[in-house]
Amino acid sequence: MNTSRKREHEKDVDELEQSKKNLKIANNKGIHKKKDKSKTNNYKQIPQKKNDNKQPSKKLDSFSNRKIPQEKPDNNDDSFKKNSKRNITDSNLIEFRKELPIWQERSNLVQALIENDTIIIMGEMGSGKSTQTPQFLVEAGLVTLKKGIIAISQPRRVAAISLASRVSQEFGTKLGQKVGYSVRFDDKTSHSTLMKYLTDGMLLRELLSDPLLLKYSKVILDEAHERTMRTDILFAMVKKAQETRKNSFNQKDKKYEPLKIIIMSATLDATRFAKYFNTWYSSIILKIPGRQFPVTINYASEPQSDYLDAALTTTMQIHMDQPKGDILVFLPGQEDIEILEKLINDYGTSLPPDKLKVITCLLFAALPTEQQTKVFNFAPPGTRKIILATNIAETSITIRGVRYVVDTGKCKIRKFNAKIGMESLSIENVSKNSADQRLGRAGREAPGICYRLFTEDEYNKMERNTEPEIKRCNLSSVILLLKALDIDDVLGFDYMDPPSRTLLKKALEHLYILKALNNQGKITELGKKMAEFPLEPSYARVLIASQELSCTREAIEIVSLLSVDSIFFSPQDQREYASDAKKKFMSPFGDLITFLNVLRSYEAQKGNSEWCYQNFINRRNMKHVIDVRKQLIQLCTRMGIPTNSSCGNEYEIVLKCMLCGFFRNSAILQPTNNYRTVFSNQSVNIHPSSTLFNKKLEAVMYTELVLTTRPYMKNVSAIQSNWLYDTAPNIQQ
Ligand SMILES: Nc1ncnc2c1ncn2[C@@H]1O[C@H](COP(=O)(O)OP(=O)(O)OP(=O)(O)O)[C@@H](O)[C@H]1O
Repeated sequence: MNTSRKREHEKDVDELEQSKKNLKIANNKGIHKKKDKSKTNNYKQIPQKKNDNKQPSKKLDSFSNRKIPQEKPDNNDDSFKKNSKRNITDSNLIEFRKELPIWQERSNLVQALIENDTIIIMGEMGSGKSTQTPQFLVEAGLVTLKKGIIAISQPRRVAAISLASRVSQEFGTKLGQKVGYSVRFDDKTSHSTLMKYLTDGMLLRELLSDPLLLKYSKVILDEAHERTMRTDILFAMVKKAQETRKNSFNQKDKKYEPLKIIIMSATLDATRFAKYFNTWYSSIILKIPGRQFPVTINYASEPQSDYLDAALTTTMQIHMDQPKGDILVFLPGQEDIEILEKLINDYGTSLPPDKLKVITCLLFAALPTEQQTKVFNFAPPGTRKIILATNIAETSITIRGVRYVVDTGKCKIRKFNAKIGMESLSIENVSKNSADQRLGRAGREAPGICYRLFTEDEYNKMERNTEPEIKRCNLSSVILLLKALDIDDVLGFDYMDPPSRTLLKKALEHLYILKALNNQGKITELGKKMAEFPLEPSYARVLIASQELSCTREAIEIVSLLSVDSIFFSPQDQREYASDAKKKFMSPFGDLITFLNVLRSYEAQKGNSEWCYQNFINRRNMKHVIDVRKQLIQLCTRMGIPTNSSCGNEYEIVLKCMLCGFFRNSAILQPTNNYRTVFSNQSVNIHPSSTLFNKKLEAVMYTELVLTTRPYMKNVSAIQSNWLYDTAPNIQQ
């Protein structure tokens, strides 16, 4: 690594020096001792069952014999002719497509969709389902501009973008023409787009303006096993659109084109899905074998007490001992990724000259899209790429060149305790399905090796699936969306797995407090406006209120600043220095205004890395804040909210505006000198990381409540109790 880049790293990422000490790389696992193979074999080798290239199986199960009208391929359609004549730039790609297992099944697949309203494709990893299915349907003339295009929903934006790029290449057209994508704040589609990859959130938003999804003739719900909250709602909404289209007529009294649904995954419980989708119509299941190259699994021979230490040791051992091939390391979150990045880069500087250089690439949800997509760039000659990723790299994506996967077996799980309104994000073991998806990333183009940093026994004890989000997360945003879609009975909604009543009640109560719902539970005009924002309802409420209070600029900036974990670094061994540095920015109004002060100084310093380093500011996160701010300014402009401000430095106004969204998150100081939340009357404390820690203030507002040793309020601001009774309700009317 050259010195300027190394310096960049040293300054960008803090906590790292400390963590290096914390990690204390055990000598017997030391990377430089690897030469003596007998000593370094921490893993027992368990060869994976090899793919025996057997022929793809035929349709396996049919769940209904009921005959329904069949769709005919429209071979006269213009786009079919154009498609068959399209200019394929790379003939190798055609050959490649033909070798994918799903290619053998393409006529079965097309036929199954002609005969059925809903089909389920259980395509093993690498079978080609995400890239090929839409192309088969276009090539068969079932998807045309006239009949309706195809939507392929993905739980993650990086997958939507990379799949669209790959398919446009295979299809021989420029990205955004026949094949496009749509993710939050980024749309690459055109009037000629036939295959549209989009996130589940974007497809849900489209339902707001097009409840029958009339633009589409086919909808693929990909990676259905992930069971994100949005995918679960989509299941029901797409099913409802299908039914309505079947039974209704358009203005010219003609039947609507049928909407065909395809559910896809490598690992889902197909019978359960078929039953859910089979309520009104027939469903069929197609099983497609995978085209995975063999992946050898190495389990840890004993449980690892420090997964980060184990990840570092294993990654560097692979680098020292294994032939060429990039390494993909799965970690639970951004913090671990940044720590490991620094450690690996440090080791990289002391590698023997005959070894490949290492370069690190990061992949986590909060990273801007341009940076996320950098992981797909090839490693320059003479280097080995090490990708440090969260579970967002787990499904759907192919990172070319990856031959080794290192799996810590951990992920961050968000849970919402509805009784006390507290959200927690804890590091937990992944499910068996996740672990299997992770190993699959090593065998996409050639045989690979997966190093599991957990024992086989630990694997056997893992849950088969992760609990669906809808059963454990805050439901406010999806309930608001359902209400905006005219679904009033959210308790009786057709959920695949119904959430608990407590979760539902909490979401309804929250939306009522925000005045998004009236006292009959009906959506208000304000609620409809809030639903148009692709943001959590509290944030949407703040941005709407900011127009009235003329503080939109500040509101946007605070919302952007809250979009990252933290804008500060606070290394354990330099806590005192870090907190001294923070004092410069401190505002008596508390954390939110302190964050604003940091942003102002950061911009005055033009994001100077030396300045960030000296002031313990996380430069990467600040760049993200600037990016989100830009997107929110565009969003507000689109929504007709002027983004200038005239509140000057009147921070009381800014905090009153924040209170419109975080009204529920307020606490009052008690005569006993502790705080109690206004809504749940719960005893809470100011988090030690807050600038208001240990302060006794009449009333406070927070944006997060977390439970560690005690319930702590984070991102705390000083407010006045009369604001709660006077100001906030007035603004909400
Ligand atoms: N962006 C890409 N670059 C290069 N090759 C790719 C890319 N995307 C897919 N491929 C190739 O196409 C094959 C099939 O990919 P596809 O995503 O369609 O499979 P899948 O069945 O959906 O797999 P999974 O369930 O694991 O996501 C991959 O194994 C890989 O070899």
